[in-house]
Amino acid sequence: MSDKLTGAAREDALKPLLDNGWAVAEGREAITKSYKFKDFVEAFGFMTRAAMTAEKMDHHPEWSNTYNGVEVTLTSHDVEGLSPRDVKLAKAMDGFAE
Ligand SMILES: C[C@H](O)[C@H](O)[C@H]1CNC2=NC(N)=NC(=O)C2=N1
Repeated sequence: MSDKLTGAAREDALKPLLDNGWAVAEGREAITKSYKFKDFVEAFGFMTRAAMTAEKMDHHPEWSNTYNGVEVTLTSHDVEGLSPRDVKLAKAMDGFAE
């Protein structure tokens, strides 16, 4: 069964993320966030922790890093949209960035 988020469930799930710096991507079913850290070591530490969680979840981000910045896009390829896995990974990433 598809776990694609739609309708009110999608709105409810996204609300806390949109209040915390995430945005719905332009023209695609995805969420994005730009993180800024003190320096490259902090940024890469964040990516390392997020990568371990992503691998455990078998749910992987699209991302890029430039010095102290990390640009993240989350989507669920298997449902061609957003799923609770994106929400879970987004919240974990926000926790690692604190
Ligand atoms: C075979 C493997 O489980 C799948 O390809 C996983 C891997 N990581 C994934 N990551 C994301 N973001 N979406 C997926 O649908 C997905 N599928």
